Amino acid sequence: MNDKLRQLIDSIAQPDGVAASAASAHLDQLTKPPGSLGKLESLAIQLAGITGVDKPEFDRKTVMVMAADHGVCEEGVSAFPAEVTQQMLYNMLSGGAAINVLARHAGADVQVIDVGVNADVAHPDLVNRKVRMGTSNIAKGPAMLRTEAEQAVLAGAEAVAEAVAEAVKRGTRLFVTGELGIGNTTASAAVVCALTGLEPEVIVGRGTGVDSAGLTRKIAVVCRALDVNQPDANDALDVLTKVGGLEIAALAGVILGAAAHRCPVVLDGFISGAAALAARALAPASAAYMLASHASDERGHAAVLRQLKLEPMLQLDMRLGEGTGGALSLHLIDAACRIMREMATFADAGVSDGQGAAQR
Ligand SMILES: Cc1cc2ncn([C@H]3O[C@H](COP(=O)(O)O)[C@@H](O)[C@H]3O)c2cc1C
Ligand SMILES: O=C(O)c1cccnc1
Repeated sequence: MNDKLRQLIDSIAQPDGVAASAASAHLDQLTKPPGSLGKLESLAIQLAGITGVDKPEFDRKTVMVMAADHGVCEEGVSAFPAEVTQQMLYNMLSGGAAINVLARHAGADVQVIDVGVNADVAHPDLVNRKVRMGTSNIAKGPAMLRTEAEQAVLAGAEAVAEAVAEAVKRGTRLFVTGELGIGNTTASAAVVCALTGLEPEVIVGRGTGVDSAGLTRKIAVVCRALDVNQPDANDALDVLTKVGGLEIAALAGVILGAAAHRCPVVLDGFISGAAALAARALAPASAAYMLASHASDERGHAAVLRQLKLEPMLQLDMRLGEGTGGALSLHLIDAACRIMREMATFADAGVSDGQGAAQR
């Protein structure tokens, strides 16, 4: 493995148990029955453990949108043509995509990074980390070279490192995984099946909305990709190389980079879930830094979350990607942080505490 990638993986530490315990103790002193804020409380405790700060505050939140194209589009696996990736990229850079609206609404920035779009896209706000012009068709052979998969993972991790360095003066960062890439639900399904051994029939979904014939074709394409490439389930880089995508690899890098910097990383939907499985396989310690924002409507997402042992915060029947579910969940994360900082304790407010009240 590439030395830089090895160093990145080795630099991921366990969360801070002391800060998590302090957060838990503080929650029990607030003017409410113990545990009564439910998952908001476990969220606050996890965020304290991740950051090492009892009462964290995320004044910089960034949606990292990784964009790339997929050679497998020539198999007719998407309801939309491949050129929509670049068209949507311009839309996103102009602030008109769903993620721009939801990120603005949540007070987050959107960083758009080209790791493999099949065109020379130039825009002052686009970060160019292009590894190659899209992947090759996974139904016929490997998506990319192993060195390219490593380069894409590192591009994601380095984008996080740069954002963290820039934020030093301005407070703690939190990252949301986002993506853009027509055809990427097919590559993500192949990655999930290769890493988990689950069958394509239970993982492949309709993506942008293919009809029943399209779904049957998509399942056959994923079966062929696994058959032709024989990815090694015990080698996540091999899986990304053979059946993955450049943005999926880069998102695995975003997750590893966030974990290495003790930043929470909020997972969006199915594509982010595939990247998270790859990140966890590369660095098991990264799992503690992941939060699942929502349950996507894409067929395989529930199975991915079960594999990751994560419970989604929201269930809104969304199936868009871009980081949209992740952005919406930021409202809950901010709420959990404010509870920690702003609620009065029993002592502060002169409220009698429960005699032996326990968490139910
Ligand atoms: C207009 C438009 C905007 C999108 N924004 C995200 N996606 C999402 O859909 C694509 C994956 O679905 P599939 O595998 O079926 O192609 C990715 O671009 C993903 O980000 C979009 C798709 C479209 C059409
Ligand atoms: O769950 C997702 O992230 C998703 C689903 C369909 C299409 N694009 C993204």
